[in-house]
Amino acid sequence: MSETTLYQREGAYIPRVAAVHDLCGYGKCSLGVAIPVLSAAGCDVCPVPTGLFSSHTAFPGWYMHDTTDMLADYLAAWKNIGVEIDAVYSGFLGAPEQVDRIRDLYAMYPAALRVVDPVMADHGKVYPTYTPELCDAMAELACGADILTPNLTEAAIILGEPIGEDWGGTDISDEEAHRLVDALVTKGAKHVVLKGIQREGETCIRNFVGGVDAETVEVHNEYLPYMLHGTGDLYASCLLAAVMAGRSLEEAVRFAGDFVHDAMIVSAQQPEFRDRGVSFEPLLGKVCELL
Ligand SMILES: Nc1ncnc2c1ncn2[C@@H]1O[C@H](COP(=O)(O)OP(=O)(O)O)[C@@H](O)[C@H]1O
Ligand SMILES: Cc1ncc(COP(=O)(O)O)c(C=O)c1O
Repeated sequence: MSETTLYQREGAYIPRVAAVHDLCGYGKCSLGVAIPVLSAAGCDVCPVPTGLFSSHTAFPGWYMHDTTDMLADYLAAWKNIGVEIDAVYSGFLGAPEQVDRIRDLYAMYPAALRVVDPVMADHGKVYPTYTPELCDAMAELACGADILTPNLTEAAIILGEPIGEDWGGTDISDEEAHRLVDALVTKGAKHVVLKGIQREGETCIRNFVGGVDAETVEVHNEYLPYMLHGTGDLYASCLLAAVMAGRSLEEAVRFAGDFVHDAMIVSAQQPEFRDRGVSFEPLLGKVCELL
């Protein structure tokens, strides 16, 4: 696994990443994370906004503007001016038709790396804006990823396994984590990073990374006893930042886990930190050091 390098960075070339995520006005997540993190890794981030939110959906009374209807014209305009893209990185989506637009991007840029963070659920619960049709479309998209980064609930949804009342939690064995990674690879994902395995009584949080022709390895960090919104987006953005800097997938997984851990400590020093989303701005220099 340590040898797997998914992007070869050539000299002074600035890779271009299409970031297909929502934009949140308040509560740091999605594009608010992807743009600064990937830019610090020397990438040109080209946003494809899947929705405009007043805040992330953990706040009450959020306002959302659905961008689905404009995306086909938005991407057609890119085609007309000859935009080149090296990676398509998708996350939070607003409607199943947005999966079709991501497939349009794959067709426009067949050589681009396909990174799918299948944001749709956590801790056995589907996010409030996700319909069953959107979950099905996301599950199909996930199976075509070069890099797929599900949490355990998302892995279960993609595999058609039960969540909800039957949900087993994050305390799963190494064998079960290996089974899930293998099953996702069998379904078509080339590399899988299974996130957030946290066992009762343990002080670490584990991620498992595996893929086609690669043995699955575990990478862990100290577990911090609180949760924040946006850490999944920060994790995937840091992972891709390291990959686009030419690091191996295992190095990228270590970098992302360390960065999110450190950002969670920075976040806890901010007022009302449990609501506002993850804070990482003072740490962006660490991303620049990837180059
Ligand atoms: N409490 C925590 N302590 C340390 N690291 C964490 C913690 N929560 C999340 N992380 C890191 O961030 C990664 C993404 O986790 P999470 O935010 O739960 O993803 P998602 O939002 O997709 O469920 C984890 O796999 C882990 O590496
Ligand atoms: C609008 C929106 N985008 C993205 C996310 C993803 O957040 P996370 O990185 O915690 O999975 C959330 C979760 O609250 C959200 O509400």
